[in-house]
Amino acid sequence: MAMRCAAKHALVTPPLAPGSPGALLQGRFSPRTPGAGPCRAASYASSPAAGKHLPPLFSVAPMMDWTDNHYRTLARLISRHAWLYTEMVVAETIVHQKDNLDRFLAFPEDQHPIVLQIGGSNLENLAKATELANAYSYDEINLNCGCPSGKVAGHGCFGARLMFDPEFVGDAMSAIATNCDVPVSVKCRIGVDDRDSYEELCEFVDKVVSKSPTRHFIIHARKALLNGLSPAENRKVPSLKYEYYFGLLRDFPQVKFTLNGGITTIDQVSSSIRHGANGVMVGRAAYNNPWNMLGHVDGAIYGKPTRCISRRQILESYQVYGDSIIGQYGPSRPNVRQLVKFYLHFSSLPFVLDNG
Ligand SMILES: Cc1cc2nc3c(=O)[nH]c(=O)nc-3n(C[C@H](O)[C@H](O)[C@H](O)COP(=O)(O)O)c2cc1C
Repeated sequence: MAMRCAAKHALVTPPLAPGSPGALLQGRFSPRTPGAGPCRAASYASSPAAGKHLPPLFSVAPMMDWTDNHYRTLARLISRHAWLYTEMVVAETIVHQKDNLDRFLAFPEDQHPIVLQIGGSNLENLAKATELANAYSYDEINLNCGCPSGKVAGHGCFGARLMFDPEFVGDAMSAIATNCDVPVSVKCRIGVDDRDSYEELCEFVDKVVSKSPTRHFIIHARKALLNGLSPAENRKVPSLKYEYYFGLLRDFPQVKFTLNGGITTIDQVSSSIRHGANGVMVGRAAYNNPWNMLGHVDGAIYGKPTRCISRRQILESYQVYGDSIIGQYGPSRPNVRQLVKFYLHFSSLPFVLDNG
């Protein structure tokens, strides 16, 4: 396909509009549509999921051990429209556990819209895993091209390491798309090690788009360093370069890009969307402070403050989910601690919470 490769274009960095997320975006990107309204649902009108759900203007990032069924249940109680991502499930796990798939892939119906993230670097297993997962009716299948952990990008040769081989990622995405009925997407970094120029990022996107039906990328706006940094360090040491993200928006107008990395407030989410972002994905802040982040999504981002959570509903769901997870994992599991803290916080509130 004729994709306009951005490699030839220099980055333009005009100043931000007043009131824009200056601290967040450090005044380095080019606002594509300044002043655009908060809801850009029209951008996703061509997506097959568009009819069923509001577009992924806001999503909660895939987070291993954190965005499990329990956390997602909590998140869905707070926001009806946020897109939720699963933890990464490795393709080989799905293939080898095909008689035990519910354990890895089942989710309650009300978690839609929900995206399954898979990881792997074996084409056959990625294809088979997608075929098996297709029966679970996820709304999108996403391939992890951003995880820097030694087990994944080191021995496993997948995650962020895949960014070294755009050709393979194109083939993998084509195999994934062939084996499912929903849109496919890639979550990646802006680069890996010294393969970190804007031109190389464009080559990656260009190759994947030209070899597969992938039209949605989630861009974690920092590079991954595979030289010994821990995964946690890899989420804070490499600097955020939002200008790469806004460059992609400008240079690949037929592709949707979701911005990820370092976003901690709902104002930053709104501001990014006002400045042209197709969508924003939040990880740690949505987990560590679910109400502050997710509690405003339906109203502030979607303009549909339809969710209304009463103290009674929270307590009831705590009885259903809280007890069972504590029984299952014990109270030391971090997400359980977080969840319990959150429920207790709610249960002490003397009024009905209205997500408007
Ligand atoms: C505990 C934890 C686990 C993570 N696991 C995954 C994962 O399974 N797949 C993935 O693509 N990213 C994973 N990430 C990265 C997040 O999806 C996200 O890209 C990163 O945290 C940056 O976003 P933030 O600054 O909003 O947290 C993980 C992050 C954390 C904190």
